[in-house]
Amino acid sequence: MGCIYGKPSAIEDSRESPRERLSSKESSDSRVSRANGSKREEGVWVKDRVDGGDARIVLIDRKANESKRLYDDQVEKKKKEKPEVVVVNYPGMGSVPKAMEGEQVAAGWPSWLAAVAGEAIKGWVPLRADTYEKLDKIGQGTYSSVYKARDVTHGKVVALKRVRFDNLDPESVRFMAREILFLRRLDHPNIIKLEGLITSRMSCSLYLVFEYMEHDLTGLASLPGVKFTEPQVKCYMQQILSGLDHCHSRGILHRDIKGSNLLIDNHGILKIADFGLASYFDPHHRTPLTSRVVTLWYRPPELLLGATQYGVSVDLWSTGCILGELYAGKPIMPGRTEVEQLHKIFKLCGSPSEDFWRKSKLPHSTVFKPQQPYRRRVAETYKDFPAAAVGLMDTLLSIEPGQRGTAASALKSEFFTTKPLACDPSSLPKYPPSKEIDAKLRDEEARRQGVVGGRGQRVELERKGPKGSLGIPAPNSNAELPMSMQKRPNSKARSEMFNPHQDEAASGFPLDPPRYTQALNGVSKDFLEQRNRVSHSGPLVQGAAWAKSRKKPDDPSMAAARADLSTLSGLVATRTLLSDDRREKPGPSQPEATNQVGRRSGPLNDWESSRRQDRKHHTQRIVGVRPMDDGKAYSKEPIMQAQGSTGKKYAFSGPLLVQANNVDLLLKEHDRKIQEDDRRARLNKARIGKFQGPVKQVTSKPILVSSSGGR
Ligand SMILES: Nc1ncnc2c1ncn2[C@@H]1O[C@H](COP(=O)(O)OP(=O)(O)OP(=O)(O)O)[C@@H](O)[C@H]1O
Repeated sequence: MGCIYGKPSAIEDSRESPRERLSSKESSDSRVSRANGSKREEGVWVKDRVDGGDARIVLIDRKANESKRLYDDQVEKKKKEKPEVVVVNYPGMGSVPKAMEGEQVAAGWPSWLAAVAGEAIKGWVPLRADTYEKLDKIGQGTYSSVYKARDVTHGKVVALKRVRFDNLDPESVRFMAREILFLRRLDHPNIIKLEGLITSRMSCSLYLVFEYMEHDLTGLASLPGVKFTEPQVKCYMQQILSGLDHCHSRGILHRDIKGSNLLIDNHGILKIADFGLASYFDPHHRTPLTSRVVTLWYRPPELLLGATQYGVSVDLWSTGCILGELYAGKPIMPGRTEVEQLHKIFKLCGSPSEDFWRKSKLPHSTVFKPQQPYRRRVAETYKDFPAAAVGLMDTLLSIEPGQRGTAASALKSEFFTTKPLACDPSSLPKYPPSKEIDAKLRDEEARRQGVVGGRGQRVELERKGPKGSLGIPAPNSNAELPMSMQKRPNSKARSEMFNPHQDEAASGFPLDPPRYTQALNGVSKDFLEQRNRVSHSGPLVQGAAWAKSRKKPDDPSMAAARADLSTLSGLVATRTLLSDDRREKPGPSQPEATNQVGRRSGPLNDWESSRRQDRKHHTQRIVGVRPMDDGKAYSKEPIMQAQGSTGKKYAFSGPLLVQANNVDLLLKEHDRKIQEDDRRARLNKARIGKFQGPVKQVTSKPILVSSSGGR
């Protein structure tokens, strides 16, 4: 019985590479496999040459480093016999045994899915597109379009998330399937439920069918006049933490907790959604994970400092930010760049202790360690908040990850045991539709009409008082992605692949332009105009209309915008951390500044996310990035160049690494430049206001400059 071994898939979870723990025999087979030009690239799967079936390599005994080749049913049996059995990368994204793959195709699954991600669809049959009637478009993510639809048989309203991927590319399919697997492993009232998948043997697209949720926390909080009471805040927090506790107890980190990923239904039930950035983790065997995850405003300091060994604490930090936001009515640390984000964190939470710097050995420590420590000011800053809330914030926003506790311990904290207690979800008020997308459209409409009372005005109010509305959409954790797509040499082919109209046609759904499509088209056009005209006006003077503008792949101004902050901040970094160890390498060369919600050129937000990188191996090809064992990407090139809108070449860099030794000076200078830019934006705004009426959220004079430093 011969086997073929290969290196781990680029999309596998970022656990230690199984190949490194396999025997030399296996390793040599791996070489054979490559020499044979085998397409099987996962280390955990082996092909049985006798019957053509696949089995996975399972680590039976960590101490003895003993691994065995087992079929899925054998794995289950083994796990029962020996609870300590560790399945490397389990659940793998590899194919199921050939026989099962055939069964899956016979059951109606497309072969491109069954062949590479059989695990994700195991035991399910595909749902048919004609069972659903599409109603409205309700969400637009980087990798998805979400629709409200009705199951015509039962009348049930559902959300259909059409995920974008390249069905001809196994890596892309596997990565997409990862989200499905996470969702299938989770089963909790505060986790979004995946009800099924729509596709067909002939289809090249896939829809995830979810229970329908009327609101998301960002959208809800953006509703004019909405202000949560303490029992309401507790009720939402309790649900977030319960959902997280479930994820963590199943070894899953969410890694993108933010308001727009917290969906709420009309009964007040909150559910954590969007597991596209999720990852498995093993608390006992810390294995390297990417640091380039979590949306900037919610990203913990250790990730900003480049940590690759982390656990539940990253989600707890984000939850602490949400708690603060629910009381403050606005994001508590809306940084525009990674540097600024870290600075905001230090200013609020204090800088890490000497002990922390010494022990943690985080990659960017030497660069970011302030000469003078920052004092912690959480209690002082939020002295108006209820004491128990500040207590919990203080824990969740601990600089040292280990001190953040767990979701379970947070649920037992005084915050939930002191009066007023959390209200019952069913007693929460019923709200009108309030998706982030609704807020965006409302805002856009107000902006277009120059109507007083639009979001721009509300935002102004928020600036004045601490108890304004939340609801400012956070930047995404993958803002540079569109840019990468734009730079792909084969971008035409790609955009054709992702052409929504083609996708629609291929999906089996009728081509009904949903109500929102037109509105969104309008928004998009305006986004482009805005971006070309605007504006570094900062998150608080931007409306929700910016929410997804960063996601437009074909906007050439994005390149300029991103390149610009490098110039602006004077923080053009050179990648210096390309170590050779098997830790995950820093992300691919990336724009210094990314396009982000409500900012001129946005934070250095994630190029990041493993998900995005993994899915976008196309990007890797372009910038010479190779996948790591754990599926993340790194670049051998210290700097990449891209063409800006002016045709000028911009140098982009990876994680923010600066040559300065004095981080205080650096941060000050950075802040000064951002403030200066804000001032200019305001001046422009005032000037334009004289001509165009009183309510304008954006400036119309372009202040983006090229990297030649024309500011
Ligand atoms: N089950 C659901 N019910 C109602 N709306 C939903 C549902 N799932 C997602 N949405 C809406 O669609 C939006 C995008 O969904 P999601 O975040 O899962 O996609 P994504 O492509 O991963 O987005 P992102 O780029 O923000 O990560 C959400 O912000 C939400 O408003």
